[in-house]
Amino acid sequence: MEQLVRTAGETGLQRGADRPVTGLTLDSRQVRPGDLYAALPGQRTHGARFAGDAVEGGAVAVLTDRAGTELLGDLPDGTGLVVVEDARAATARLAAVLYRHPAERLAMLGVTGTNGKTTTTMLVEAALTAAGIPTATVGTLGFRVGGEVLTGERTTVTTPEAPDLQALLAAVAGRGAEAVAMEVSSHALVLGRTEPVVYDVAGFTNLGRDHLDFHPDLEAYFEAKATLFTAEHTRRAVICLDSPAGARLAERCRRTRLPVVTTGPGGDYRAEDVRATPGGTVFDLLGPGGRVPVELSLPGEHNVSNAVLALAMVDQLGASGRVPVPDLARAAGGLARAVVPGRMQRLELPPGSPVVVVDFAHTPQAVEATLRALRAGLAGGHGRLVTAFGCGGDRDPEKRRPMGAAGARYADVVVVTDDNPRSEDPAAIRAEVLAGARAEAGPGTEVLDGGARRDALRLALELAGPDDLVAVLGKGHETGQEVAGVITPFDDAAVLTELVHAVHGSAATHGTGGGRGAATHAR
Ligand SMILES: CC(=O)N[C@H]1[C@@H](OP(=O)(O)OP(=O)(O)OC[C@H]2O[C@@H](n3ccc(=O)[nH]c3=O)[C@H](O)[C@@H]2O)O[C@H](CO)[C@@H](O)[C@@H]1O[C@H](C)C(=O)N[C@@H](C)C(=O)N[C@H](CCC(=O)O)C(=O)O
Ligand SMILES: Nc1ncnc2c1ncn2[C@@H]1O[C@H](COP(=O)(O)OP(=O)(O)OP(=O)(O)O)[C@@H](O)[C@H]1O
Ligand SMILES: N[C@H](CCC[C@H](N)C(=O)O)C(=O)O
Repeated sequence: MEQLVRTAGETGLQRGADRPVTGLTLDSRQVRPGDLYAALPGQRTHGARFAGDAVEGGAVAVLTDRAGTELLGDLPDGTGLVVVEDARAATARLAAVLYRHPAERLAMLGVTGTNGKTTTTMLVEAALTAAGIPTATVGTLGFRVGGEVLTGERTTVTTPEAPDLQALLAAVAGRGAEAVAMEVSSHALVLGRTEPVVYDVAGFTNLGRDHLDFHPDLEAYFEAKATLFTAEHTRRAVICLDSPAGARLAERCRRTRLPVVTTGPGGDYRAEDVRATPGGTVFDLLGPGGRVPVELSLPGEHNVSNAVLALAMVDQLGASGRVPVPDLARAAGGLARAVVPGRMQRLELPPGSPVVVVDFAHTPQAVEATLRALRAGLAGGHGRLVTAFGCGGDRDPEKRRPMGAAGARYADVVVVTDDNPRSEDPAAIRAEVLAGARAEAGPGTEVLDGGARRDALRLALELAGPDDLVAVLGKGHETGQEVAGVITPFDDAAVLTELVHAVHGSAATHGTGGGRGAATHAR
């Protein structure tokens, strides 16, 4: 233990442990024998209150801060104790040492931004894999290596806490991964979950409205994202110019002399000749190395933005010399088969059913981007767009009205329903979304309160004819719904498939439909 603490550069060792430290956790409920328990201050409580439980569960040592020492209680003799100024940062450093700095053995690509992190990460993986570089992904969809989901290593968050992340990186390095494409959430950046990883390439998608329950304001949210684009955290930056925050961030990188390239209109990498196809989109990527034709398995302009960002990140990784990426055209070939579960997922349904799409849009910008793309693809322009969505509880309430408004701007019928209400009153959340939708709705737009999710999905299907399109947003790949602290199974794709059968009267199979644009099924 002494060596671990010393190697991590910590000086607060108060008492050694009489048994070796073999693991690290910050949750007493997940302690395994031999762990060091990091007792951290949180938003609700201080982890030091659970140090006794942790030791009972097998923890051999405790790390905490000064406030924690007041709450620890008596620890049994032989329990190690480290007291530091910033216990969260120290935990991250200890985790990296314990797992022998796995990030240094991997090419690390990190993606941040309000929307598009998962998609961009999956596209980076698809491109690197096509270029012959075994790549793992970390993010909202879990941890994957070689296309396989690593079970037992999943958390519910997008970016895992430092001990889980370091353990995971060690595991994927051990399985032969050479690169990791990962989502870096703003929560993770504020809470130091990815410390002390230095990315080879960091990508920025966009900044929109979200998470202002956690960050004090939009400026603080921007600054949280911006920390990734400093020499301390990345060697190179790739910034998408879609949102105004992109230009601001790129300018800051130039000022601080961080190597940076931009993507999107007017950027160093951009798409030209963009055309929608039945299976997704084709376009030419124009970059410093010339023109590369790209076939993308996903529809929508926003996914073109994600694809350009992903390919620019891969190209920049090649330019860094960290991992050879000899041929960008070969890497781009991977995008034709990329699958992103729960994003623009078109269900395979029998003839006579409306087209039904499941998507994970849960911000105003995402609702807008998705519905705009779907509207453009409506059958011969004469079908109607019916959408059903709500907003999660215990999350930024200020996004509810703008999400409702975005729905009313692009759809003909908006059925407002429950997402994950969590501890909040579902009807009260719906009322806010409805208010936003009704304020925006034009004379031809219907706005309805669909109530509980299953009822609302049924209503949306009942309102749609064979030429119409039903877009169910917000839960994408999720397989459960959290109401009043209880999670019950709920999978939009499965429920919709079952309801189509009931409503439109013919058998439907649940699975892929939209050719290469659709995912196999939601997790
Ligand atoms: C804001 C946030 O990230 N909170 C996370 C954080 O909570 P906290 O620090 O406030 O913890 P707390 O409840 O006060 O407890 C303090 C400490 O005591 C420990 N404890 C607590 C109880 C106990 O019995 N035993 C125990 O050891 C906790 O592990 C914690 O370290 O630590 C908890 C334990 O690890 C997490 O469960 C909790 O994340 C919750 C699940 C969460 O919902 N996080 C979301 C908001 C999140 O991180 N989202 C981002 C963004 C996604 C996106 O981009 O859309 C993500 O990366 O997923
Ligand atoms: N570049 C983009 N611009 C706007 N909206 C986007 C973009 N990319 C994806 N979206 C929308 O956002 C939704 C979520 O996409 P994705 O999962 O890739 O983002 P994310 O940033 O990982 O989200 P989260 O971290 O909250 O899970 C998609 O289903 C789509 O509706
Ligand atoms: N990572 C996002 C996902 C939101 C998904 C949506 N279904 C909801 O529950 O609000 C969050 O935790 O805010």
